[in-house]
Amino acid sequence: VSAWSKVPEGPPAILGITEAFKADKNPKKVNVGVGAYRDDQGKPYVLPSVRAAEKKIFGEGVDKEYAGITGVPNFVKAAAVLAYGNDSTPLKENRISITQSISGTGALRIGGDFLARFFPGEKTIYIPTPSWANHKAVFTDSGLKVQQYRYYDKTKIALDEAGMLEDIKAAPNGSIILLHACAHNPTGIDPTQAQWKEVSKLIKEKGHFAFFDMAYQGFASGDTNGDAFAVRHFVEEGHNIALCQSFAKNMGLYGERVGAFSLVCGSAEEKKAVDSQLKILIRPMYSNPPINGARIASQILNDPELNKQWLSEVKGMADRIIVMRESLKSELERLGSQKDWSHITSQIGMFTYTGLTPEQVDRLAKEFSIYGTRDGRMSVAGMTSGNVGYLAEAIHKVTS
Ligand SMILES: Cc1[nH+]cc(COP(=O)(O)O)c(CN[C@@H](CCC(=O)O)C(=O)O)c1O
Repeated sequence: VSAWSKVPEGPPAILGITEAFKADKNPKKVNVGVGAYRDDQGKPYVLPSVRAAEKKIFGEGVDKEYAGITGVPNFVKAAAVLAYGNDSTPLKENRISITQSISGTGALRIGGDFLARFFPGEKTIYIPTPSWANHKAVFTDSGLKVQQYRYYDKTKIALDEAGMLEDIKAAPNGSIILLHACAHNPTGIDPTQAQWKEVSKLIKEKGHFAFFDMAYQGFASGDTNGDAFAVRHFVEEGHNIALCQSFAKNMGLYGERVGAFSLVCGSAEEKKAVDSQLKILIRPMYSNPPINGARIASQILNDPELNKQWLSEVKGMADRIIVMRESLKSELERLGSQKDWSHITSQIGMFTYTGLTPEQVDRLAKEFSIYGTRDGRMSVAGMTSGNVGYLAEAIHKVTS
């Protein structure tokens, strides 16, 4: 036997749904599993602004040199402006420490590791119930303790605001609270602006630390400023937040792994110290990040023409998703479903949390070749004008 004879076989990751979908021979099969945008033909979508940015980059005959540890400078600067806004005070006061990351997952991991090393309070992070499937593992591997706060009201298929506030209040003062900035995954249910203000007030009273995951800025409502409301409100209220950004969805740069991690510090001096410690943390992790995707994102964020084009494309993706939500709901009503499907259109972002039971989800796969996660989450991006009628029929059948 080899040294690895004791390695136990672990459970498959959620990406197993795509394998089952690919193996299915049914021509009517539908994949509403993985959270990746598809156009109305069900095809992956490379934004034309990304293609244009690529042409400009390769036209310039760029080099292949290492980026610095914190990545492509023009990218990270522009990523900060996109998130915090042009007139952000901490940005003007040069007290936001930011580094490029290996997409959103990499930003979460850098943040988790940094907090495990330096967070002065309880090294316990509270994540919503439910949350993105990978959050718990990322923070556990960072060395943080992971607890949960109530977020989703199953009976009303809505935000459990009271439960959320109670649990955040019950956490020991100075705990870390993970917040999805917009387009909550998997529920698609976001706090209203008024509810965000309540959460901010409570977190401030408790001396908690707000850790934002913003994986869908612009992709949720089609408006990058609107989607950054929570982040900017917390900063305006004086929270020195941590922020994880992903450009996987809003720029369709999934496999390019483009993201950023930032920390709002108390002063420019604090930022200098944090910058140095982020570099010390990243250097032995992967030394420096990939340059290609960051150069594309930098072109799009910094070139006014490309930026305008990108904003219309990201709005186009958001709008198509909103149309699909409306189609699914009205198809279900047309089929005579007696259930209340209003959550399908009130939810926002990539996913709808349908409220289907795991058994009903299993039936969709077995009887209709429709593949979604067993928690009832469906990627609305996987829906098209061609398959939404079939999807509605199947959902109606398994829920009647
Ligand atoms: C909330 C959230 N945070 C971070 C990420 C990480 O994204 P990235 O920038 O690629 O590292 C994702 C992707 N989640 C969708 C993509 C597939 C995946 O799980 O990964 C998903 O839930 O389907 C999120 O939904």
